[in-house]
Amino acid sequence: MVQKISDSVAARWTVLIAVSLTMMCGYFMCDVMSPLKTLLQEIMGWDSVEYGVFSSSYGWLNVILLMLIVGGVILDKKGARFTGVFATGVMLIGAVLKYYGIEFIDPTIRTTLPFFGEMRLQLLVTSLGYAIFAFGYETMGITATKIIVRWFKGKEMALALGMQVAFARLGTMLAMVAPIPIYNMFGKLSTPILFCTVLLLFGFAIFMVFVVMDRKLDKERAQEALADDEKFRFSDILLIFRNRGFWYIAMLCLLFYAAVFPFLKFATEFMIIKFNVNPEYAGIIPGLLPLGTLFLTPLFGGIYDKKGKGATIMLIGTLMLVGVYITFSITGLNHWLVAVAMMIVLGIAFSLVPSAMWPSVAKIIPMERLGSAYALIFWVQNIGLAGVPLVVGIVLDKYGKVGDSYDYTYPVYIFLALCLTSVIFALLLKREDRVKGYGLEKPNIKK
Ligand SMILES: C[C@H](NC(=O)[C@@H](N)CCCCN)C(=O)O
Repeated sequence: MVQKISDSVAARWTVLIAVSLTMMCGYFMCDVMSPLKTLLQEIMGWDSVEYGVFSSSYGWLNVILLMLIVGGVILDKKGARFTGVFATGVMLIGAVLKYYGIEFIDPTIRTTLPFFGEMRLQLLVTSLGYAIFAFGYETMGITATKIIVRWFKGKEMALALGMQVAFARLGTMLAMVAPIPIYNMFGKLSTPILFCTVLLLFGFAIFMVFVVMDRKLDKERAQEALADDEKFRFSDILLIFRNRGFWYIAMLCLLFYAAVFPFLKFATEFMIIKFNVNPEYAGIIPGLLPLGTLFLTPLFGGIYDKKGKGATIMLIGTLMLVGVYITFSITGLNHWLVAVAMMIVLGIAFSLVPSAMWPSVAKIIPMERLGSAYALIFWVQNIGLAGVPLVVGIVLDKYGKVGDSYDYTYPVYIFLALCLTSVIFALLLKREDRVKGYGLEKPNIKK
């Protein structure tokens, strides 16, 4: 008897690796500028507000123009193969524009824009590139998540989502650790971006492996007349909006991620200023965060698959993050070992919450609305990812300037406030699960 592709362990893990590698390249590009903040200041003259504007351009298309939601609708209407190819192409266009901005535009040229006023042309072009990249990247993110749920539902779903997040963290870790050595080797700020762009091309090629396999799965499902179940209707969005569990998880996502990814954008400089780490190695300590999550996210995902306790796992993760920022806020604690220890705790927290969060969405929202549901959650999350770096940049510039350096006290309070609020939503979600019986505390693997 010929084995069905939907039952083949090798097939679904091949799909997972192909999609995860594509995402990993995206994550590398997403944060490649973070360790370069101080150099951007020294070489191009960007101040903290300009760096904040660049970081917040992440949300120009996704949040303000609602493109991320458009991406989710495209996914549910056109399917994962089309959307994945489209999104990866968009990421590439954005990456090239970002590279062009840093490599070819003179940082002293200024331009005037209707709402923004006067700004550096280089900042504008680079930010536009980043905004376009972010649209492709986030659309690819929801596509990857939906692909994995489609291939793994009822099987090792949380483990698989955890593995995908692990690959993603590998990309973030590369982004923390590699740019400064690449810059030192070539002496140009644009070379790390070029490096990522070439990797993205590789990611585009590897995605084609998924395209071929998914076509086979579609044929098999069409024979079993399952395909029609997965048709999307616009009214589905309203149904998602009415779901309270969905909003709790979306708010938890917004607050928790806003306390982690935007922090990483400033973490290298924070290590230098608060913990007196040598600038040469300062990227290594934040790089420990993704390193830990690399192994722990699949581990916790596996635990969720077999033992359940998804809502509890998310609550523990948010509480640990609170502990980290309380420690960062204590003035006298500035030995580099404290920074290392806190990065490890942050890594555990940042493994716990995503390992339980993403599979839990699939328990609250049915499959045919999942693309739109992930898109809406990512949209809410993007408000924080785009807004918090801008707020932190402004706060640093206005209240944190100490000569040529910065005092990070207020930014740490901002991050602490975000994760304290995330604890409230983790508690609300746990209660809602008890009331509605979503099964967040139950294992994912069906016996
Ligand atoms: C899987 C999840 N992805 C996201 O949350 C995306 N919206 C990307 C955010 C990454 C920003 N650098 C995750 O990474 O845990």
